[in-house]
Amino acid sequence: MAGTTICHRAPLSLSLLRRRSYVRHPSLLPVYSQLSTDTASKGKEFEGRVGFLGIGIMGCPMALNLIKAGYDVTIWNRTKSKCDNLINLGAKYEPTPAQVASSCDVTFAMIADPASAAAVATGENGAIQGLGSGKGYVDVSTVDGATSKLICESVQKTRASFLEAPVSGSKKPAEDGQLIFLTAGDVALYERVASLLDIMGKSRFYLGDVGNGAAMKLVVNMIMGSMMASFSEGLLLAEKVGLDPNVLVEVVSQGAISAPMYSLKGPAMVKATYPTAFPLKHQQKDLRLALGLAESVSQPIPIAAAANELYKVAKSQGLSDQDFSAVIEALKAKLQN
Ligand SMILES: NC(=O)C1=CN([C@@H]2O[C@H](COP(=O)(O)OP(=O)(O)OC[C@H]3O[C@@H](n4cnc5c(N)ncnc54)[C@H](OP(=O)(O)O)[C@@H]3O)[C@@H](O)[C@H]2O)C=CC1
Ligand SMILES: O=CCCC(=O)O
Repeated sequence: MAGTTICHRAPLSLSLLRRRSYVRHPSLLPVYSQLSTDTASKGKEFEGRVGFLGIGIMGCPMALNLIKAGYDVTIWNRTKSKCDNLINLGAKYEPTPAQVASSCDVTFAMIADPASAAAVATGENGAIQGLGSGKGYVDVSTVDGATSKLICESVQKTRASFLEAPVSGSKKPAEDGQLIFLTAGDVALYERVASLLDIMGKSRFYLGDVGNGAAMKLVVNMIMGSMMASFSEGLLLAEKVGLDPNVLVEVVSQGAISAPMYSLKGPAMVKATYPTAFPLKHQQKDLRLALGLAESVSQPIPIAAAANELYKVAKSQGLSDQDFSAVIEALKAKLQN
């Protein structure tokens, strides 16, 4: 409904995961809430300094939106030159994650993968060295639950609070402040940073215990990786049997399997161009992590396993830093063999 916050409560018959949210949070925080554009529906305005670690494809526009909204933002990136534009636009800079965390009230991290997210948080000069009571650490990277829990424990040892908040949505939604946050962890921190999430995103889901945000993100990206692999097969098969793949894109866009991703990326894929929004190496990482998640609960995911192999082939072809839609090239290579 326009102008209101829409809160959905899970029926009691839903999964244990959702029921746990109620048990742990007697305030009956909604399992998820979708926000409208009405500022009155948004969380209390955040007060304090904001840190942002990881100024890559996603981190850069996310931090920029916070700067544009008038926040006092301090940034750090391993490759310092990537901070230059944001510094020119008003961001402060600190030379280590520890110094960012020390000088800010809440610090966000948008880092490549589990190993690097853990290193930025807990490694030498890592964020936890600057954290302490009253501070918050919000990891928006896509990692597995085990890594997220490890970071959470390290953060909590400093008496700071932790929220995992991976995002659905790519470069353009990040630029447009239209991301979807999949959060879990400290409920007070979730509420404290709600107004910041609302600047960077269009909706936020609170999913309970740390690990649930990571799991939700991995399931979503598992589906996405398989969809892209299947779409790639369709484009190539259509072309092989003499159909115009551009017409296939149009037909798909009008039917039940329509997805923005196909309309957005299809025309470029037909031209064999893959401007990077979501790097292929990250999609393969997410499939790998989803396979681990599935194994941990003995859930077969054969389609995702097959898709993962395709992304691995694409990586071996040197396509890691191309957009994940370049996975189609792995099928072309197979056809030539
Ligand atoms: N692109 C997308 O569409 C989306 C990506 N994500 C996730 O967001 C995260 C970031 O992705 P994205 O911005 O696309 O990727 P980028 O590759 O552009 O950014 C990765 C960031 O991680 C940093 N980094 C990598 N390794 C290390 C390390 N060892 N130590 C310190 N910093 C390191 C990079 O620093 P440096 O610049 O020095 O290399 C950079 O800031 C990933 O987890 C990804 O899966 C989630 C949703 C969408
Ligand atoms: O992790 C990347 C997700 C990309 C997207 O949701 O479009």
